[in-house]
This record gives sequence, C-alpha cells and structure tokens, in this order.
Amino acid sequence: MRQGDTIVVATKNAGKVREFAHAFGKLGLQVVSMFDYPNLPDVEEDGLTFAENARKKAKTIADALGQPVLADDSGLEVAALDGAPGVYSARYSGAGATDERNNAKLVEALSAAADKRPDAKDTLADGARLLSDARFVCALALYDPASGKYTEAEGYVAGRIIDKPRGSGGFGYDPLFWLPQYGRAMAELTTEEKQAISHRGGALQQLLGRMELASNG
Ligand SMILES: O=P(O)(O)OP(=O)(O)OP(=O)(O)OC[C@H]1O[C@@H](n2cnc3c(O)ncnc32)[C@H](O)[C@@H]1O
Ligand SMILES: [Mg+2]
Repeated sequence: MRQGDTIVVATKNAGKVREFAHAFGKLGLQVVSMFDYPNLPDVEEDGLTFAENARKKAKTIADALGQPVLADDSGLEVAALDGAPGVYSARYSGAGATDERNNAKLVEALSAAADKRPDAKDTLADGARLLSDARFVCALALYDPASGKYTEAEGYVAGRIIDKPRGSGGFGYDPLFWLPQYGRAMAELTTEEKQAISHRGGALQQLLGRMELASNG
C-alpha cells in the first residue's frame, strides 16, 4: 500500500468508519465503506467466532468488488454473562437493535444479578456501580481475491461495565465501558486516545505489521 491508496472496509457501522478513517488517514490512506457502494450483497453474520464473521464479510464484499477488502467483526464479552453478548453484540436487544437499546438491555441484565456478586460491589465517585468485568474483542480480516489469501489480526481491551452511561465519544457500548487504569469510560476518550488502547487499535497495529511482512515477502 502506498500514500493516496484507498482501502475498502466492509462495514455499515459509522463509528467503525470514523475510527478506520482516523487510523489510515495518519498513514496517508483513504477509507471507503459499504456506505459508498449502493449495490453490495448483504452478509449474514452467522459465524461462531469474531474471526469467522470478519473473514466472511471481507470475502463476500471483496468477491463482489473484485478487489482487496478489510472487514471488522467485534463485540463485548461480559464475565458475569459468561461471555455474552459476544458475537451477538450488535443484535443483543433483538430485531431493530440500536446502541441505546443494547446498552439498556446490558444494564438490565447485569443489575438484577449484581447484588449477589462480590465483584459488583464497587462504585465510582458519582455513585455509578461497577457491574462486571468485561472485554472488547476485535477481529480484522483482509481478503485479497487475486491471491485468495487472508491477512488476519485480533485485539482486546479489558474494562468493567458501569450502570450509568458516561461520555459522548465512540459508539456502541463505549459509554458503559469503564477503564479503571484511565479513570474514564471509553466514550470519554478522543478518537486518538481510544485508538491507542482499544481492541480495534491493537488489532489494526498487528494487521499493519502482517501486511508489511506479506508485501515484503
Ligand atoms: O458488521 P458491520 O457492518 O461492520 O457493523 P456492526 O455494527 O454490525 O458490527 P459488528 O457486527 O462487528 O458488531 C459489533 C457490535 O459490538 C459493538 N462494538 C464493537 N466495537 C465497539 C467499540 O469499539 N465500542 C463500542 N462498542 C463496540 C457494536 O456496537 C456492535 O453492537
Ligand atoms: Mg454486523
């Protein structure tokens, strides 16, 4: 990849587009997404893992466009929910799910059980309760239809779920994702700060290293 090149990201999530545009922009690369192509096929995200879904999104769109495509499948794994919502994070609150409804459902699901668990006793200065340990996961897959090869990476960030949203940055579950070591919720970080510590930022850094190796070798 060279300065000025365009990267196609197979996503319809505006928050992801913003983060990829920020990261690739620093490398002099443009980002386009599924918003820029009206007639792409729908991808059913029926994989059992983030990596499986990322590969499927990348390959489906890359085959349709006849060029390399990057895809991101990500989500939230909550300890007190045995890893749910996981690969179902986008659809957690059912048909017509929105970030707001997903967040409301998460707090509801955790609040009921929280009183019984020792790890749910802590509160923040503003009285918000820490409901469970959790982590964000991001799987990235870049598929090149010319070679039939995937380049893949995965990133993680650990935090705790709070019962009152904080901040207006990021997207998705970010307002409920407390980062104890920073004393802020993920939605209270700038895009730059989020990139430096997030599951997506970590996965992207790893992917870039692997792409460089792939193109040198
Ligand atoms: O599949 P595409 O079109 O990329 O967009 P999507 O929003 O459906 O994306 P996923 O299928 O990967 O689902 C990811 C879910 O996890 C949430 N999520 C992923 N990354 C996140 C992040 O950085 N911050 C907050 N929530 C995140 C997000 O809100 C979704 O509900
Ligand atoms: Mg999706």
